[in-house]
Amino acid sequence: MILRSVGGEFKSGQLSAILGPSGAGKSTLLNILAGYKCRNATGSVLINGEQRNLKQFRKMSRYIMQEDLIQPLLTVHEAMLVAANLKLGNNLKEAAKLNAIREILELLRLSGAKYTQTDMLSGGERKRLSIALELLNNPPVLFLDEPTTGLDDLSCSQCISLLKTIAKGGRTVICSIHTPSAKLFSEFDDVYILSAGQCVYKGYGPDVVPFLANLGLECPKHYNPADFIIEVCCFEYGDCHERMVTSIENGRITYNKKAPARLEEVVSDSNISLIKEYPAALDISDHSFDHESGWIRQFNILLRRMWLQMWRDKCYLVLRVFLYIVIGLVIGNLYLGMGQDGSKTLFNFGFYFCSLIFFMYIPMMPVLLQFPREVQLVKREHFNKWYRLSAYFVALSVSTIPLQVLLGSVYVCLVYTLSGQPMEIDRLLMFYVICLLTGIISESLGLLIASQLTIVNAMFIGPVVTVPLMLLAVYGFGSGYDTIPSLIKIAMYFSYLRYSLEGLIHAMLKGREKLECPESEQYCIYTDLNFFVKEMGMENTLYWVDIVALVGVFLLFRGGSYYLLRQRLSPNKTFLALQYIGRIIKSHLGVAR
Ligand SMILES: Nc1ncnc2c1ncn2[C@@H]1O[C@H](COP(=O)(O)OP(=O)(O)OP(=O)(O)O)[C@@H](O)[C@H]1O
Repeated sequence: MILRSVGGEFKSGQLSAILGPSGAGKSTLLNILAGYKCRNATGSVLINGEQRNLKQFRKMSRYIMQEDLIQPLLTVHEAMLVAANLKLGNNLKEAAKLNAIREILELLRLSGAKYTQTDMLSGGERKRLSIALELLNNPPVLFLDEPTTGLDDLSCSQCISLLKTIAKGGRTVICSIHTPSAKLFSEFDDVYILSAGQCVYKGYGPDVVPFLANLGLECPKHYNPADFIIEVCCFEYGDCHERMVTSIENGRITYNKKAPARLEEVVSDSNISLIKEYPAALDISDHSFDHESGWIRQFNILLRRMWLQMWRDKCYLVLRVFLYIVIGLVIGNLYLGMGQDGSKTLFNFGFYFCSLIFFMYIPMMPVLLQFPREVQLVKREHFNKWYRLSAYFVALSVSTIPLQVLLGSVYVCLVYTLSGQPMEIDRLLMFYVICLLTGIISESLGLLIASQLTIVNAMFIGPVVTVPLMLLAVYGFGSGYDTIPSLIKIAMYFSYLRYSLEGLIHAMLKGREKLECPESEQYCIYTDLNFFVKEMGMENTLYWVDIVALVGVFLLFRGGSYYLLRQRLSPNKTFLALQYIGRIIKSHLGVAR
């Protein structure tokens, strides 16, 4: 039990802070209030006196999490423009959007860093950018988890006064915060102090001194009241926990010995129509707070963002091109001219398999490394209603295709000519299609694995999964298909590499004329390629069947990755049950997270 029967209210027009010692349950409470993680919570959350409809509420609230998860390789202005295009849709003209961006960047003092790439921003700037991104469609309710962590005193105070300005515009702003300075503490209109999962104080910050005095706890002169109450919560002045909880009714009443009049003035219902101050360009009282741009537009914007990020990551791009060329040259030279050599048919078979291994690992490894981090970003953006997951996923799937097609053709051209494969256009195309399909299936397999795991686990599981796929692809070669046990035959249907290999063998060897045996060789066993295909147990295969099977595996893996990603962001009951079972197994086996 993390939170124990806490109650209370947060009002619009106020900057409210949730305070407490580490582990008191601040983030947990914020997660529940924002609707981010509230599955195991019981009780009720009311909005303007009515039961919260989480779906509706999520449309009008935004949650800025503790980790500054910001899309890399974009400038501040570009990041804002993407957010504006996604969140403001077609309702606003381009000029109005730019104006809104300018206003927000000015307010958050980010105008100077407008053209700085997000990865280069300072900690404070990143934090402010996370706030700026969520302010774009003027949300009436804003949650922030420890927005001042990692900031210096000046930045902290600037951040809090900024939040206060935002709240003054009629919004409900709730943030969790670690021991603030006395000055900051007095800035909050309302503080909610948690200790061991219960509320020990709710009211105007400085009023905590008379509140504690009433309980017989005198705050020493020149002492920060925030520090004092945290020390009280940590039992440094004896056990007053129950008395504090009881006197404030676990947060249900607000202590207001001398609540300043200005507070009473702004206190009102969380009514959207109150948003009239800032930003002028975004007076959106008739705003739906749902996805503003349509699916196609979201897809377009996300695709352009992905391509821009890909283009900006020059080092990785150059490395990839270099890798395809170098590996292409190495493999091509290792199997130099073997495609036409009757004594090297088995080597040539090795070349096909080697090319498939290349197309299995090279597209999959970057996905295993990058996607787990990307999932965290998607989680934040999707939770804050930037776009539909399907639009993101389709954009992601499309974004990698041009590079795969381009680099794949560079590799294929190099190895095909160097290894002396038959110069027939249909065979070349068939070879290329199989390689390309293997590449995009491997990428899908990477997504499938990485959508659920951390980077370390994904990097471990990925290669482990591929080993049986490779073994099953070549199992029984040489001894004939009929000798393979039926169980293994069934297992072989699950290896997409098997279909790829069958397709390649069919495309490159079937129907070809006998090869010549070089004079240096006494005897060449496989000059008849059709005989070799028979020996491999592939005489009855059809190229188009392999292609259909590969397309099927691709759809299965992509569909599976999309499903798993969706479950990661908002799990259904089956998935929750599986997670629960997983947790039990982990805790009973003592497996570390
Ligand atoms: N999923 C979980 N499973 C088990 N315990 C959890 C889980 N999430 C949080 N806790 C525990 O609940 C307590 C409150 O966690 P929470 O993150 O809300 O604290 P916090 O007040 O935000 O702390 P901090 O200020 O250090 O971030 C902690 O003791 C934490 O270990």
